[in-house]
Amino acid sequence: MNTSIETQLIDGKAFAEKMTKEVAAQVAELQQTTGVTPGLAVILVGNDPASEVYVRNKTKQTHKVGMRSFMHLLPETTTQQELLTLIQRLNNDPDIHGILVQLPLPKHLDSDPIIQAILPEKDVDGLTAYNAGKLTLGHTDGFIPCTPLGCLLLLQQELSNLRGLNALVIGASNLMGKPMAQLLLNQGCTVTIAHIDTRNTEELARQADILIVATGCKELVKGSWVKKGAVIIDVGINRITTEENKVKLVGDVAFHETLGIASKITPVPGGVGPVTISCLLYNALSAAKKKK
Ligand SMILES: Nc1nc(=O)c2c([nH]1)NC[C@@H]1CN(c3ccc(C(=O)N[C@@H](CCC(=O)O)C(=O)O)cc3)C=[N+]21
Repeated sequence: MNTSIETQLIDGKAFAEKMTKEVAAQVAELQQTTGVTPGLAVILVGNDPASEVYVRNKTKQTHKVGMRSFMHLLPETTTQQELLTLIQRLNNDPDIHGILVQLPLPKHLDSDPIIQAILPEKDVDGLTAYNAGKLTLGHTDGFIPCTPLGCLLLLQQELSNLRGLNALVIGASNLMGKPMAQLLLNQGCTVTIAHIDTRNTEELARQADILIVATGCKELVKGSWVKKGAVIIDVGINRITTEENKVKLVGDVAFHETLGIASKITPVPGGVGPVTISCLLYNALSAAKKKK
């Protein structure tokens, strides 16, 4: 029998608004009790239009919760040494509690040494070896990368217990896929990671109770890949031009094909994206609290 089920949308925007309000309240409380205002530095190199949108969004939200935002918009021609020098300066600046280097960096820059130069206690993106190691060891006092943290919080809201569920993470980046898999493992999921060289992704997907997709390939996951009743978290943000010449955002999942098959799915936009920013603010708040 091939009965269709009702697919619920996971409202990331509403979740993010609630979380952002909570962060704002805690920022106010921290200021009152300690006089400390959390400060977040964001570094953007070059002019990728999508990155500019995110960074502008981050600045707006940072101000909205009462934090200070220190924006560093650097030209495409910035050298490795200039970037390292800036990070040293931000590491030593007591007004700055969190540092985020927007990725990807232009090709002539070697991003790993730049990321690793960030002091672990200011690494609100959770990308230094120290914080990545903490996550791997199951420690809960390190910084967790914002997007995977947001995906986990959404999953926990939707499914009270993740223990024993089959989770497939498609995409194995340091920013998303790897920390996501680790978080799900820590929650008791049976975790599989599929990536560019995986031969049977489709078959693996059909066994997944939880499907998390972060590949940068628009609408890669088809309806036929989805197990009935699965929960889908779509991390992709791809800009396409429609037949009517309009720019539209689509995810890494063929959204409409999953309706009637998945039990829940995050839309794009309005799903994971807004929650990522709330998690960044949450991490910046934690960084400022630890300093006190
Ligand atoms: N070091 C680093 N850390 C990051 O966390 C990081 C990064 N680099 N590089 C790029 C990705 C992407 N990212 C997003 C943030 C907000 C939205 C967001 O607000 N999205 C809205 C609308 C987006 C739009 O209109 O373009 C939505 O999905 O509803 C999306 C994506 C953070 N990233």
